[in-house]
Amino acid sequence: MEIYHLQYPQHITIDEKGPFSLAIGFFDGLHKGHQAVIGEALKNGDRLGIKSAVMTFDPHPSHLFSDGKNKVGYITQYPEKSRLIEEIGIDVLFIVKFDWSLASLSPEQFIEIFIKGLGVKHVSAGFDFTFGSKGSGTMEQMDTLSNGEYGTTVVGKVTDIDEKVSSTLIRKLLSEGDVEKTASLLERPFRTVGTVVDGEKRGRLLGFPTANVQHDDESIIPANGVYAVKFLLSDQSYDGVCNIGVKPTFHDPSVSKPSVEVHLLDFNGDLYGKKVAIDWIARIRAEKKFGSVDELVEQISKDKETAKEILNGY
Ligand SMILES: Cc1cc2nc3c(=O)[nH]c(=O)nc-3n(C[C@H](O)[C@H](O)[C@H](O)COP(=O)(O)O)c2cc1C
Ligand SMILES: Nc1ncnc2c1ncn2[C@@H]1O[C@H](COP(=O)(O)OP(=O)(O)O)[C@@H](O)[C@H]1O
Repeated sequence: MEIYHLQYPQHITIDEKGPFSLAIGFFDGLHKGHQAVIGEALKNGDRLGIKSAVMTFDPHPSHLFSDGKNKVGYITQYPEKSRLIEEIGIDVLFIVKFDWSLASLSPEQFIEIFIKGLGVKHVSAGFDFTFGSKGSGTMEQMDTLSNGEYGTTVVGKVTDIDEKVSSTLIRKLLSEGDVEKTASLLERPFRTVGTVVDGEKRGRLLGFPTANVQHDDESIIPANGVYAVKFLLSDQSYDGVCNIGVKPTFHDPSVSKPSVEVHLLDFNGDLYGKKVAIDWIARIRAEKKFGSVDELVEQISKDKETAKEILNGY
């Protein structure tokens, strides 16, 4: 997959101008709804015998507006996002910088530069996609302003038991620790990527060494609690049990920053500095403060058994 980083007005041209069948949207999470939109771009690309492309924006608009006070956390960050788009079979990815210059373009200017200007011959987007200054451009306008230069496909609401599948719904489910429902909306487990860093060196003393995974601050993680997970290291996948939290047994919960730590069920080795990923499979319980270290150790043994049973079928 070819990747172009575009920024208005400095970088808005590409080596080979289309023709493209384009899916456009922010696509945070690449959930079922996003997959339907991107699927349309693929289908129309095949039908027209042209390359398929995705256009997405960076950062998320909420990082620009209201001085970033209502920033949303990312469900899927680059480069994981590009990897997933490539896996779907898309030929070209445009990552457009979302800054004030871009956000100030009128819908007409946006179309001239980023649709017609790139040689797009078909545009697919969700029914509620908006573009141009203050999000004033709609897909109806996208169609009207084409003047026959490109076709459009609007994908209707994708639902899951009557609820609109959306990035907002997924952020809410993750904040409740519902990784199972999240996986059903993503059609894959929710994934956190990061690096194994030093912890407090207490895990090995308890008999449960835990790899402390540091993730990007702008990515969201599930609610504090204990989870059955798949731990990915290079091309290998290991079963694990993970605690996200502040370890209230040892710390004052109001002053600690949550850590993500995975105990691998069948592993012995050094993981420090390794780039890893965690696939969240099921929530086991909430994190709690134990009266003694022995009680905590007993509970972690039980969590390990629970995780083993859950992961048995995966
Ligand atoms: C499966 C699992 C469950 C855990 N549950 C709790 C918990 O409920 N309360 C708590 O205070 N700490 C909990 N912990 C965190 C341990 O206290 C932690 O692993 C230990 O302090 C080691 O930390 P370190 O890796 O930074 O040395 C849990 C850890 C694991 C692996
Ligand atoms: N089964 C295992 N699960 C997780 N980490 C393990 C395991 N076996 C060995 N390790 C290693 O031990 C480290 C964790 O030990 P721990 O005492 O919890 O130290 P820290 O507090 O630095 O995380 C991991 O980062 C990894 O390098």
